[in-house]
Amino acid sequence: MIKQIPAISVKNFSCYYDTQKILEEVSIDIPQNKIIAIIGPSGCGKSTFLKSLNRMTELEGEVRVEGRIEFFGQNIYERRINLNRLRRQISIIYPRPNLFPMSIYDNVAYGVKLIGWRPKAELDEIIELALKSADLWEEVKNKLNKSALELSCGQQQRLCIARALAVKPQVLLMDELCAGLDPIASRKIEELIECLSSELTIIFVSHNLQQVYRLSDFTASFKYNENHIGKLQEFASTKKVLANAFNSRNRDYAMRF
Ligand SMILES: Nc1ncnc2c1ncn2[C@@H]1O[C@H](COP(=O)(O)OP(=O)(O)OP(=O)(O)O)[C@@H](O)[C@H]1O
Repeated sequence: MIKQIPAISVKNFSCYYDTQKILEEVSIDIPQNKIIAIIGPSGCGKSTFLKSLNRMTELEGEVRVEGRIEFFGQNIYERRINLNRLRRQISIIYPRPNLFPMSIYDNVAYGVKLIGWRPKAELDEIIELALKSADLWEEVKNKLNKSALELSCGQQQRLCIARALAVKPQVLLMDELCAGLDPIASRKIEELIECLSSELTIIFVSHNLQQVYRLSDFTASFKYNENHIGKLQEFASTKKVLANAFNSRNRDYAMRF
């Protein structure tokens, strides 16, 4: 059997905001087309790790890194990397919908238009496909020109996913999956993620261990040390990581979620 190369390979990666070390020596190979959960106590660096995977951290502060993160073999921290392209290929969805105050159509079209001009019919097709893939088309097809901000919170979150999908990412990063959504809206997002994983690698941060169990193939469990620096504790199949988190030796750890 031919061994697939990982979608993302993290090698001895450390990250600092200013002089403060946030993450230390993280190494993980993230397989293609799988769903990966990131868990750990508050403040252990889960979001920082997620945002390091497409260099979003650099929009939030003075960042220094050590080690490498390779995306299909290329080090994303190389100087010549095209950051716009990287963030299209590895796209991030934030915990709260961050839509533009524009129409539903224009929100999805936004990133596509940045890449280059396309005939209207082609753009329409891309928008429809992205909205279908985000399981939103039926709900919005008759009001594409209405403001995106009129949608419910769950619909807005699926619109953010459609906007990301429109530029054909290979990896989707999701911070605090379903934060603030009711159980029905959350379930819809979970079903959507399951569907998308046949074509994409999906990495999400969650504090909800039942959701992690239901949804993910692998789990990266982070912890922090006595100096409050985040470290990878374990990366393995979700079943194995959650079993470890709940066994008596680690009950104290599991209680911290
Ligand atoms: N932009 C930033 N500038 C400086 N420090 C930051 C910045 N963002 C996060 N940190 C620090 O990095 C550490 C890890 O934060 P991060 O948000 O990654 O943790 P987390 O595990 O995702 O937490 P939570 O589960 O509470 O969301 C914290 O000590 C936080 O204060």
